[in-house]
Amino acid sequence: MKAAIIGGTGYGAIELIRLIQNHPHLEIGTVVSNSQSGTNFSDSYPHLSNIVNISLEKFDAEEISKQNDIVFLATPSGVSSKLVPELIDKGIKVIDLSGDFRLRSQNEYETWYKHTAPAEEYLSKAVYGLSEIYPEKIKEADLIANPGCYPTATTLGLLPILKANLADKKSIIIDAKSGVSGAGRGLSLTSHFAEINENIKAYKLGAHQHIPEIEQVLKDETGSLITVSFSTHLVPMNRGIMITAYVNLTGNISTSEVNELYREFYENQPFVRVRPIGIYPATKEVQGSNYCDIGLHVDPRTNRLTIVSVIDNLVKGAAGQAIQNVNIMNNWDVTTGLDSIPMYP
Ligand SMILES: NC(=O)C1=CN([C@@H]2O[C@H](COP(=O)(O)OP(=O)(O)OC[C@H]3O[C@@H](n4cnc5c(N)ncnc54)[C@H](OP(=O)(O)O)[C@@H]3O)[C@@H](O)[C@H]2O)C=CC1
Ligand SMILES: CC(=O)N[C@@H](CCC(=O)OP(=O)(O)O)C(=O)O
Repeated sequence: MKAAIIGGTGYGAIELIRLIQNHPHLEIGTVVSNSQSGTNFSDSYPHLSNIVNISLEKFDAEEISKQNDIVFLATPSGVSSKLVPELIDKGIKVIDLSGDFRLRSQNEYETWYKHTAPAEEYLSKAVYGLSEIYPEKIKEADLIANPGCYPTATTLGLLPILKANLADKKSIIIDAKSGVSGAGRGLSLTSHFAEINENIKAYKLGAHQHIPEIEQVLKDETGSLITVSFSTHLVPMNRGIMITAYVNLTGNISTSEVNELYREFYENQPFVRVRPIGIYPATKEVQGSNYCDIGLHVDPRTNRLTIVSVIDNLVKGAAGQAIQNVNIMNNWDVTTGLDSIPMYP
């Protein structure tokens, strides 16, 4: 299958290129760049020299749908919503990496994203692509709203204990940290070297656009309205997300029982690895891979469960999960093209 990528010079697109090059059933078709059309891709990214020898093109929905079988949108929120209708109307399947089609409520989207919401007609076509939880819907989808990086790590970490009805739903706290590539390639004051190096910074407290996304998944999966305290921090590393979630338990359950519950929940999921008791995951242990690693600890003094969940924001948090969804849509083995070992150290 030929895959088109829009937003060609961004970090999400570059990660898609890396993964598609290693995928036995996918081939890079059109790569669209708003800012660099007409140039050779390896001029912008010399690490692709002699590997990806293509020229960057202008957006043309007609040509894209003629020449490709699937489209990945690696464009910012507010941009994807404008491109999706044209593409979907041409009959091509779309995987959108942005937040534009993740929230079902237009009002909620406008409140948190501060852009005009996508048209209801297209919003209602979108399937939320959390691969481990919604494979049946993903199989049938024409438009996938690929999940956000923080919501992927968070919901995979929280769902087993919530679905077992063992958690207090009113007091969940999520402490989240991300490397700087999570903010994309664009230049900004908050991500330049002197601001980020040797520094940790909290940002968007109570205002992060991933809060309603997390709450939407938790409500869909438990039937209860769950509000979370969600605090994001920028940390001085390139890749990686760690969320540490604190959950008050409603019954007496030990670390080993919780561990067993998580292992059973993810028994047939190759990309979620539940760590043995006492061994907690680190971002470097999933770097460059599609894994989400989860560590668990119950403190019997507080009857509180601590969940540590790590992903690579550009892989399981973006391009890797997008490819995982394409595998599901095509009935290919879910690990196809995604079996690379994490880069360590
Ligand atoms: N970085 C991450 O870890 C994650 C990112 N995401 C989401 O994935 C999407 C891509 O992210 P990422 O690659 O990191 O972002 P980048 O900022 O690195 O890249 C986005 C690219 O989109 C293109 N673009 C920017 N503005 C416009 C515009 N007005 N019209 C058309 N194209 C435009 C540009 O490429 P060009 O000029 O070549 O067209 C730009 O390089 C975003 O929606 C992001 O929120 C989701 C999960 C994780
Ligand atoms: C480190 C950093 O800045 N990360 C970004 C994640 C962006 C993202 O994935 O945004 P969408 O949900 O709009 O796709 C943030 O916190 O906003």
